Amino acid sequence: RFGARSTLAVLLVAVFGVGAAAAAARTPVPDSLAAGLTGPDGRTLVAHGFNTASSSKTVADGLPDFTEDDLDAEHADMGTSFVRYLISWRKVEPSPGVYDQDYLDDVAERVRWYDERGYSVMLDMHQDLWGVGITPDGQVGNGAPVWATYMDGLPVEPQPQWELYYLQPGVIRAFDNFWNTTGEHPELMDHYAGAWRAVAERFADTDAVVAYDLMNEPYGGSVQGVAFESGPLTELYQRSVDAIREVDQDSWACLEPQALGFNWGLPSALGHVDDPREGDPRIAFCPHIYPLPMDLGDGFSGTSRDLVEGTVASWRDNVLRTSHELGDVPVILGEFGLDTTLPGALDYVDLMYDTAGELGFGVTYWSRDPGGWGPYEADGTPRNLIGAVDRAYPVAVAGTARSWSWEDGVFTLVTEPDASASAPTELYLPDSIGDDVHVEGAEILEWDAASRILQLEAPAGESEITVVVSAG
Ligand SMILES: CN(C)c1ccc(C(=O)NC[C@H]2N[C@H](CO)[C@@H](O)[C@@H]2O)cc1
Repeated sequence: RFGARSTLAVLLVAVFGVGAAAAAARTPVPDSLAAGLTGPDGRTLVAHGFNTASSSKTVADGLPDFTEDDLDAEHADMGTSFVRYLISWRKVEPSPGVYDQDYLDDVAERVRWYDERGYSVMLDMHQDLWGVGITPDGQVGNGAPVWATYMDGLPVEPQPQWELYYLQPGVIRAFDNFWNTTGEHPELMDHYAGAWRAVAERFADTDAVVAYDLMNEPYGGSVQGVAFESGPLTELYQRSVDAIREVDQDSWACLEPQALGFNWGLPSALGHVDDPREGDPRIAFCPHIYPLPMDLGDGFSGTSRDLVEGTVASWRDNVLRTSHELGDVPVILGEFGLDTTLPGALDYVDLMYDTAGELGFGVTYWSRDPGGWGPYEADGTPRNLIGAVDRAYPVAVAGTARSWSWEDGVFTLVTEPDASASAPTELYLPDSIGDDVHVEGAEILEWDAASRILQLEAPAGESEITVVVSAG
């Protein structure tokens, strides 16, 4: 059971866990930390939804195996209102400087599905292991187009675990050429920023598209850590934001740290990215978390649970630190997930949603795909995850959303109301709270037990209020 990966896990967390424990008390949540993204009507949007979907990664049309009926089921079962929707550079720019509007039309059709149901969309320029071109079958990597894949003849040998492909010479070289570490391909990062410009130009006037996740789980190839994040990664983000702002002034740009390390509780050295838009910057920080000890085989139980909790504590402090360094920007936990058949799995899911609510982070679970990590079986049968994701949360807040909690059937929201907001605060309340609700700290404008949406009006003249909602 203790393979190389697990041994690494224990070493990392032992070093880290001790470090976290020895460190001063938990990093306090700065008052200035913005929670949630400002939506088109000025309210604060809190992401609650899924990654949709891994099934799109290597298929020819780049579209997820996902229908409107699937979305209706998700909305009815869990009240989600946000999606991290996977798109790919290979489909946006199938040849250098040529942008595929038919693909963007296909994406726009699915954005319409979400829009018609009141969802907000974050488009995720997804990659894993660089792109489909790293292996002849095109089934291992995803993201980058073949024309941008320069492995310079270096090998990519089959690996027993997908993550190990990141250590293959050909994959490292593909990334080194993209980041121009080799000095051979200064053009590729500009092509990437140009692809984002094309996407933003297509969706700039689509209010439902509120954010762009600039690169999924960036990897520096032969350059790692501080040199990568503070160097080429920050540079790529700056070029992409500048390109997006040529055509879209209002969508948020979501920045991810390098996955290697940060996903496991290590810190980030991501540098500041300027936003040239008029008014407040719209830059967010969108990390992932995948505690290595979870792979020890004991899930979230016993020693593994202790180690995972140590990872989450370190991760929490690292997120707050980087959010502050980026300008106290809002945070969306873009990915977390696990095999929900593992011992204690749903306790871990609760821990992550509780942590996110305490800190004012949005969450998109990995992933919407059917099977052992997701909410449904392949035949659509609901899975245990549904009960853990179907929880109360603030859908949109007329003001700032500082923190929230959902515990023992009671929902609590701490918010700084904005009386000038164009629409009221809206909460989602799961069936488990019942059809009648009791509210303290605000007035009920409307309660729709069918849609599970509660609209509230804050008392006038209060700088910060605490709203408590319980069964009526
Ligand atoms: C060695 N490197 C660079 C590495 C290792 C492991 C992951 C990972 O597990 N990622 C977690 C999940 N995220 C992707 C989709 O974004 C999923 O395929 C992974 O399960 C990422 C990078």
